[in-house]
Amino acid sequence: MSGPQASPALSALVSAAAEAAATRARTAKIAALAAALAQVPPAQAPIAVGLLLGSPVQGRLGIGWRTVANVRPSPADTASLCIEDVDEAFTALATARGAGSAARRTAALTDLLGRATATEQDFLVRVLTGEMRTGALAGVLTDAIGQAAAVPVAVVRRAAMLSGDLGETARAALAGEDLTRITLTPGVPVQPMLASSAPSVEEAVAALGPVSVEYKLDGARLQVHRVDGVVRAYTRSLAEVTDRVPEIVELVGGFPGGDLVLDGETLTLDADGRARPFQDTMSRFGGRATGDRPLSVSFFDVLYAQDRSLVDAPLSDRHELLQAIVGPALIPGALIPGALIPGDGAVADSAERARAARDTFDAALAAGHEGVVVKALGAPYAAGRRGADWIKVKPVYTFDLVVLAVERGSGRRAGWLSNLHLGARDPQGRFGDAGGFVMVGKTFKGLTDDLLRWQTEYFPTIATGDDGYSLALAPETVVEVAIDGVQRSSRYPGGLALRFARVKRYRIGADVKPAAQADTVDDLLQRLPPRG
Ligand SMILES: Nc1ncnc2c1ncn2[C@@H]1O[C@H](COP(=O)(O)OP(=O)(O)OP(=O)(O)O)[C@@H](O)[C@H]1O
Repeated sequence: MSGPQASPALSALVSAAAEAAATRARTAKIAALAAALAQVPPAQAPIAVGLLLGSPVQGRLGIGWRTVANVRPSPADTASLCIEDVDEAFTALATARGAGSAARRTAALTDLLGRATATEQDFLVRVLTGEMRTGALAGVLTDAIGQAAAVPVAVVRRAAMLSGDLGETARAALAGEDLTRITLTPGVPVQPMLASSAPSVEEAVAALGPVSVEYKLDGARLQVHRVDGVVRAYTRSLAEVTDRVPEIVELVGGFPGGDLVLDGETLTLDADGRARPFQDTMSRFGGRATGDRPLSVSFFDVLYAQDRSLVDAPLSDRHELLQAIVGPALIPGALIPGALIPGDGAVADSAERARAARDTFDAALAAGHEGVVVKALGAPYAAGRRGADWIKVKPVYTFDLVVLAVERGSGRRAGWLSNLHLGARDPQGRFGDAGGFVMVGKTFKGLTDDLLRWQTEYFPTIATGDDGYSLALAPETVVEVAIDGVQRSSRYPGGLALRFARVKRYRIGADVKPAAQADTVDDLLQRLPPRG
């Protein structure tokens, strides 16, 4: 019997992943992964989870397709690798430094792949090159961890969000530790709560009870922690940017009270207080310090204060505390007279609520902001979730799509990689492979010379194929595209096409958005006009 103390065979993990990919039934995916995880000793759970997510614990290994293609040895006939072997090889790849490191990396890679069977090679190559780093499995894996450890999935999800680490959560769950004791700790960044969207502010307000209608500032998300007086700041993807935001560090250092965790948006403002274009804020995060305007910050949430975690407290309580702590650095919109809108049956009727929300929306746009975020005042802070309690409303339709391929430009764009093939997520695999993407359109509109230059340099490094006309890309780059609408079309497999798609920005660097969070075909289908 293969006891759970030995290192599990890589082949078991690979076949569980294949089984999960081959079925469309969520319960079957979960069962396949849970069966494999149940065989993993707790200490090795982070390795197994990292492999299944395509995000090994060693981080990005920086192995390109060309490197892999050059070293691909003939596969082993029988499976012999255990996941600890893979972990050791990945560590060797990640830590090779200095003179001769390229040769040592090649040797480590050749040795690992030479010991793998053909199916294992395919799996490892997808992990190594980042092709699997779509996070497509994260949701089912969370359920699978719950099933393998006999812990309710809500408890696993919460622990994963608050610890920011699914592998470590799996370890604790499989070791029988009490996951409810994992809570927010100042100093450990948490996945930010996200918003769903609605086409109009009236619809957003109608969907919720008492709400706060807040300006949606077009800057960068910033999570700020203060522990024993030391302030650290993190981006949306939890990268630390403390050094880039000294004025915010100073501001937060002066707030009253003890340890704090604040959530907010930072942006650059004109002398007259109008929001600067998003790119100005990003150039600051990119490290160009000279000639920058100072950053301003607006906080819209507090997750820890007065020695306790507030993630389970209703937004109304958090707002009250927030106002007392941050004073004028509060997000505009929230808490200003008229912006807090009571629910049906309370002070205002629904027409009044809608009118008040519309006024705040108009004021937000007039001040140069992106729109509003309408938030349920009774809701807790759902770390890492895109739930119904926060609803963003913007005047145009924008979608975050994944770049599947890029065409070589011609004419004025000769020499550049230009036209983008845009994919929407298709998590159920209704239009192709499970967990994949479906192409919904192409565009080169909105691409500035800077963006063309960037993508011409960058895309070859994530290319997975080249037919001379276009490069196929690992589906990991998210681009925000504005459209006028969606129309029915037989041109693409999803049965829809985008109207007037233009690139707004890439979701990279400090503003990175993982492909697993890109918009889905269903998000786009909702924008189809009614049949008639
Ligand atoms: N008052 C606010 N409350 C919450 N988020 C805000 C607010 N103002 C600006 N934001 C920004 O808007 C984002 C909320 O939208 P969402 O959660 O969908 O993130 P996103 O996927 O980055 O969306 P988008 O591309 O629309 O900014 C937050 O991540 C934050 O950066």
